[in-house]
Amino acid sequence: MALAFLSLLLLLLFPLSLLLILRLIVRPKPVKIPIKNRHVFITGGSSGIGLALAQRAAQEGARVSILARSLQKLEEAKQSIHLATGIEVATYAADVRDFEAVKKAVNEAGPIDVLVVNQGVFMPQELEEEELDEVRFMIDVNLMGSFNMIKATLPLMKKRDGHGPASIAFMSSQAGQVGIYGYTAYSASKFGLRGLAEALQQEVIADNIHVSLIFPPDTETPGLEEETKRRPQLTSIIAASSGTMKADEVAKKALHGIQSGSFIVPCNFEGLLLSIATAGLSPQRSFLMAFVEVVAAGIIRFAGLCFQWNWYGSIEKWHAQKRSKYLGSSWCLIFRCMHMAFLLFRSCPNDCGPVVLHDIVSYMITVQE
Ligand SMILES: NC(=O)C1=CN([C@@H]2O[C@H](COP(=O)(O)OP(=O)(O)OC[C@H]3O[C@@H](n4cnc5c(N)ncnc54)[C@H](OP(=O)(O)O)[C@@H]3O)[C@@H](O)[C@H]2O)C=CC1
Ligand SMILES: CCCCCCCCCCCCCCCC(=O)[C@@H](N)CO
Repeated sequence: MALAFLSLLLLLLFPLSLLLILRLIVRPKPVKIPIKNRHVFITGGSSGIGLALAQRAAQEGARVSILARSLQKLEEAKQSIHLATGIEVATYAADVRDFEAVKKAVNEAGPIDVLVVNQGVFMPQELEEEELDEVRFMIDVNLMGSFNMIKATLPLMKKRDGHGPASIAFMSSQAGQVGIYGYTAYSASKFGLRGLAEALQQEVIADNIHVSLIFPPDTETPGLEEETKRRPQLTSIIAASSGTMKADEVAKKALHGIQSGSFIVPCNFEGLLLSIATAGLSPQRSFLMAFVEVVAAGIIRFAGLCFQWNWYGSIEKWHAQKRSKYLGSSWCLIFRCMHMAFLLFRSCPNDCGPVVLHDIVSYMITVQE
């Protein structure tokens, strides 16, 4: 009896002491980022996730500014937010690749409390087929554009009123946590954001600025609609492991993640698993999440390997199907019939006509199948 009690106590002691230690050591310390009456600046705020985020932030009482290239889309976004909430947002037309234009917009907008670096372009294709210009475009907009935004924003952000906690949030993607077929350039740009965010957090923590990285799965937006027109089939098959969300659901998770100061912000259940699996050496403010990461590390790695097993299975199957499609194609059929006829006529030159015909027909049928 005493022994059972003692072992139960030991069994409980281990997780409890781990929780206690984690509570003491997680860094940076937990923080709350208020949104109400603060200036939220969203790049790519004229469409999709950015637009949904702008509307939500406005509804929660923030002063919202949005930036994108097309004036017309900005105007439409402004009107749709006004129609839905009665609130006016400020708009800035600039290309994030143009540092001077971005600096002008940010200085006009005034000190920013919450910067959401959300602009992004995605053109999936196998690297071998993709033009280098497209690769460069994705890296320029998604990664260099993010550097431009931060360089332009930081000086004023540091001088913000009251020095309350500020935030810089990046819209990454689950393809920024794991490499996905067809996304060599896109994944590279989004993985790049992670390095940028981890290093930046250490540099700005002393200014009470807190970094968040948001990792949505496929999300129903005008961008995704365009993307699906040209997406390789395997990209869609693998991306489907995580399902699809609505832009407003992603915006809700994103805003909540920013407000609770989380460094890593997953958006759905698969995303939560993915974040635990790829926790690595990222900062973690929540001791409860840190506890889950420590305890689940082994089993989640196993789950990750199962996903890879499944994905490589799909890739293998896809290539096999491509081969059998070639076997079923008409050119191949003609070639094989000629080959078969040649072999048959060579082996039985005399009175075996009906046999030859029968063989050719059955051969054609099997090839068609
Ligand atoms: N939709 C999805 O499935 C997912 C999207 N994401 C990420 O979420 C973010 C938003 O995606 P989503 O809402 O789908 O995209 P959309 O294509 O719907 O919207 C993109 C926004 O970014 C702006 N933008 C694009 N290029 C530039 C540029 N060079 N300078 C300034 N603004 C620019 C666009 O306006 P304009 O063209 O006028 O410049 C638009 O406002 C992206 O970073 C994307 O990678 C992550 C995971 C999944
Ligand atoms: C260990 C557990 C693992 C859990 C599941 C992992 C599922 C990963 C799926 C990755 C999907 C990537 C979608 C990218 C969407 C995107 O960014 C584009 N639409 C472009 O915008």
